[in-house]
Amino acid sequence: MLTGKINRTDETPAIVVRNVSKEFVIPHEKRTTLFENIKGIFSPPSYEKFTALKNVDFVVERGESVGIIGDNGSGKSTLLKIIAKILRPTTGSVEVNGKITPFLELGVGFQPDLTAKENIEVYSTIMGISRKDIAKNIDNVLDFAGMSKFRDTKLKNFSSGMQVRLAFATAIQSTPDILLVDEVLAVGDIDFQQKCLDIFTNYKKQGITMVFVSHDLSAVRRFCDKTLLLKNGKVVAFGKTSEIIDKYVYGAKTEEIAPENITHKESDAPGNSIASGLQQETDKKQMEVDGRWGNHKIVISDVQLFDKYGHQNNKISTGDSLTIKIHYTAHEPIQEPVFGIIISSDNDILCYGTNTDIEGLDLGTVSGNGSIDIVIPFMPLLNGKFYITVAAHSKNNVTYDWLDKKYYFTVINTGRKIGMTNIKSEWIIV
Ligand SMILES: Nc1ncnc2c1ncn2[C@@H]1O[C@H](COP(=O)(O)OP(=O)(O)OP(=O)(O)O)[C@@H](O)[C@H]1O
Repeated sequence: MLTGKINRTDETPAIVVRNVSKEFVIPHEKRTTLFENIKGIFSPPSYEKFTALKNVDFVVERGESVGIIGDNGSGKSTLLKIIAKILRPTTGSVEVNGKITPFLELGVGFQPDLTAKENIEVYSTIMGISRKDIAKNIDNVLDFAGMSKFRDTKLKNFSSGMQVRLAFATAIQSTPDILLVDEVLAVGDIDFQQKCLDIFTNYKKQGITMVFVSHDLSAVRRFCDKTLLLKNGKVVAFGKTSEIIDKYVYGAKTEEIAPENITHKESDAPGNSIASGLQQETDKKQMEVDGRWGNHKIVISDVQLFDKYGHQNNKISTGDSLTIKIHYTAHEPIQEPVFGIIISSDNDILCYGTNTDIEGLDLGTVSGNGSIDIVIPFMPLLNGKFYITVAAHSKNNVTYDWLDKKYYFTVINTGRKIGMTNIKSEWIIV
């Protein structure tokens, strides 16, 4: 829908955020009834202040695409709203040089009792588009939103995702100067997301300045020259996107991974199907306590996970290495024990299992304390939370210790491939 390259000769930065802090005032109680209001005369209302942003300082140069990433509640949307002038900073200042188009809270202003077509007309009029152009664009907008057949359907009959799609399609009719985008990719199916990404690519080619809040790190990696990492309202880092994503994934404080800290209830566990065939039933019935069983001649005392930097961490990027260190105590000399792991997904799909016997490793006789590492040099899993089962057993399957899905790690997809796992493939042009 957009043509032509924006002519930029001005060297002034597009956005200058200087020392911005934002405090929200949260009342402790809400007075709704007359009685509560009369009572309130004698007890003044109490408030709590919450600092959502603290001394945020950065500059977006013209034509740059800047990502804002961080955990939930870190202040990303608040910062974007302050840049868009929807919210005022408590202290500090924001200077914007250019016409800003915020793709935030898309669809605010849409009327539930108007049809899709009527809403496009109203929204486009507010955006300052001429009647002639609106009439010319309507089919394109509906087509982009994938809603051509709902032209005369009232908005209230659409899902919230459909409404955002319609609003996005309507909003991209005018050429932005500085574009602020908040999580628009979170709505819509893969086709719609792809269309949005194509639009952003087009904007980028035209030199439009973009600030892009997203939890989708692969989209941030693809579009953003620079990225700002927020944590608890403060800037942790600002710089080259790949370095900041690495900082986000690996720089955060290591999560606790001890079994007792895992909020994975036994009732949630989908049973021990993966154990069947690998586990002696009688042994299991006798010994099973809270997802753990075995005769404990060898006890698995701890399991630690290490990232590519050698830091204890259970959060890694896809494609990076993960080392699982199994600490054990053999209470008597045990000949040729076998150590194994099973990795299963959050929804109990068995992803991978191996053990020292399968790998042809003879451990000889073990006794006392020891540890063994399994190194995954290239994590092929793409995204999600994965549980690890760790076991020590004999070659003929007498279980010494079995910890069923007691540990977990999270893989963050920072690339562009989709699905559960990265299947090695190559394209050949024939
Ligand atoms: N109007 C408000 N009044 C009080 N607190 C607010 C208000 N708006 C946001 N907050 C709080 O400020 C903090 C930052 O919120 P914000 O929405 O900016 O975070 P975010 O990083 O965008 O989170 P998410 O990734 O979940 O969208 C949160 O703790 C939120 O509860």
